[in-house]
Formats: sequence, C-alpha cells, structure tokens
Amino acid sequence: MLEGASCAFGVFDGVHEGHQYLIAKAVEGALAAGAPALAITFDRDPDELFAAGRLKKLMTNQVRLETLAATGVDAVLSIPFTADFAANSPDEFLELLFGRHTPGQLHVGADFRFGAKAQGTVEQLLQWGGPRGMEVAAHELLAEGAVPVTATRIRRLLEEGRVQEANALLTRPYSLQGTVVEGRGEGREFGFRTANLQVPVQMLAIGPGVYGAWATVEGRPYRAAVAVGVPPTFAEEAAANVEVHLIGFEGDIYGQPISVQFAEWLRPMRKFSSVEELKATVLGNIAYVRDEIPPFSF
Ligand SMILES: Cc1cc2nc3c(=O)[nH]c(=O)nc-3n(C[C@H](O)[C@H](O)[C@H](O)COP(=O)(O)O)c2cc1C
Ligand SMILES: Nc1ncnc2c1ncn2[C@@H]1O[C@H](COP(=O)(O)OP(=O)(O)O)[C@@H](O)[C@H]1O
Repeated sequence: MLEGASCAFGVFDGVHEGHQYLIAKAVEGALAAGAPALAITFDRDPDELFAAGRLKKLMTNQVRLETLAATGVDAVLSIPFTADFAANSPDEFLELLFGRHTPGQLHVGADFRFGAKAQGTVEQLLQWGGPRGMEVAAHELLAEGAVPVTATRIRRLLEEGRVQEANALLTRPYSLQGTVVEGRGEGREFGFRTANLQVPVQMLAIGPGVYGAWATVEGRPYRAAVAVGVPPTFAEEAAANVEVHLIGFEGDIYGQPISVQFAEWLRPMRKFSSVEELKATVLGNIAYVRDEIPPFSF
C-alpha cells in the first residue's frame, strides 16, 4: 500500500487545521496520481519519550488515530515509536521506513524533522527521495491571523483558558476523556453533584478555570458546567481535578467513561469565604450553561 502512495507524515497531535491542510494536500496528490492517500504517524507522541515532564497532549493516541482515519485518507499507518527506532540516523530512518516500499509523494510541513536528535531536515528528505522517485512536498505551515497554526499555539491558548480560539484552530471543540472516580462527597450537600475525572497530567492541556461544556455519558450528550484545577476553597484536601456537573442528568456513573467537549471559559477558580457564596456562584454558572450554551452538534 505504501509503494507509490501519496503520504502525509507527522505526529499530528490535535489533528488541527494545519494538519488537515497538509493531509488535504496528500489527498489531492493521490487523486491526481491515481494512488492511495495515507497518513503516516507514530503510535505515540515522540515527546512521551523525550519530554514527558512537560508534555501536554491535545489528544490521546487512540483519539488521534481515530481522528486521522476520518480525514479522508485511505489508511493511517501507525509506526511503533521506540527508543531504538528513534536512535536511527536520518538516512537509516528513511531506509527503514521507505527503503523497501517507497511512497510516490511525501507531504510534510516545512519545519519537519526526523531521525536521531531530530537531525533530519527537509533538505535531507529531498536528497534521499530524488534518486528513488519519491516526490517530497514541504508545505509552508497554514497560518491564521498571520501566525502558523501549531499544536504549541493551541496548547498555549488552552493553558490560558482561551477555548474558543483553540477550538477554531482545532476545527472542533477541545475534548478530554476520563473515568468517573469518587470525590469527597460534598457536591451532594451543595445541591449540585459533580462527576470527578482523574485526568493524567499529560492530558491536562486546559488551564484551571470554570467552563461551559458538553459531556457525553453512555452515548448521550449533556450540557455541563466544568471546574478544572484544584478547588481553592478546599485546596488542602482536594487534588487537581476535572469536576463535571451534567445538566439534566441523575444517576450513578462511577467507573464510567466520560468525554468532555469544552465550549467557553466562564471565570477563574475562586476561593470562597463561605459555602453559601460557593453554592450561589456555581448554581449561577450552571444556569448560564443551561440557558446560553447551544445544544451539542458535532
Ligand atoms: C461549575 C463549577 C464551578 C466550581 N467553581 C469552584 C470555585 O471557583 N472554587 C472552588 O473552590 N471550587 C469550585 N468548584 C468545586 C466545588 O467546590 C466542588 O465541586 C465541591 O468541592 C464538591 O467536591 P466533591 O465532588 O469532591 O465532593 C466548582 C465546581 C463546579 C461544578
Ligand atoms: N447531574 C450530575 N452530574 C454529575 N454527576 C452526577 C449527576 N447526578 C448524579 N451524579 C453522580 O453523582 C456523583 C457525584 O456525587 P458527589 O456527591 O458530587 O460526589 P463525590 O462523592 O464523587 O464527591 C457522580 O460521580 C455521579 O455518579
């Protein structure tokens, strides 16, 4: 399938507007050549190996592969990314990947790097590809507002709570998945129950704050008021968390998976001086989300 194919190659965390542009170029090239279109990526983010401590992923690897598969390519090729594989020199890297079955076209971003210590450049890709009949297209990064669309830019927006701008670059709501765990059992007394998600720190790209969102539970979407971060009122006993109040839901969902799609930043997390004030504020946020966030439609 790889032989002669038109391929887009990248990590593609977020599968954002820029990634989609690159993949569309590979699909266009495939149509023109009468060849299959492939997205080539790794089974995990290379930074899981090299920068695990500061990694904030926009997607789990599974969601990334599923999203890539829905972009219009004929197939997604997921290459196991191991320390051994990463240690290959740029030429060894290309030889291993494409030596036996050489794509007809390889579409990458102009800043594409590969091989040991990310030493391989587009220039080396051209040198390797030329004699082997592999056309290399290094595309300028798609820009919005004259700034390239990158996963780093989207992570920065999310960290600052700028969800709508991040969503525009992602072309879909930023989303998180988690399993509902037991919390401190106080939501019950406050009059709003909250499903607590334990989200690995590497998956918590979104900054602390209170958000309007949608959440899908048991296949059904709900509007949701979501608190992200350590609740400052209970900072001593509570850990960093994602707490989701599902609007119009009643029932027990401990142990169940939830997917949260973020729509809008509402306010920073606050330290309240009384439970009454906390209750009134959160109930106000819940009313706002119920009345102002449109129904889920993605
Ligand atoms: C929409 C929403 C907003 C919240 N905002 C705050 C806040 O600003 N400050 C705070 O200390 N806790 C905030 N919380 C967290 C509540 O304090 C938390 O849900 C409560 O402590 C219940 O925790 P439990 O589910 O572990 O029992 C918020 C919760 C929700 C659902
Ligand atoms: N509308 C709702 N939104 C979120 N969770 C709900 C809702 N209704 C019932 N639940 C259930 O209640 C649990 C949360 O109850 P709560 O007393 O706030 O928390 P905990 O004991 O987990 O701290 C959730 O995990 C879920 O099983």
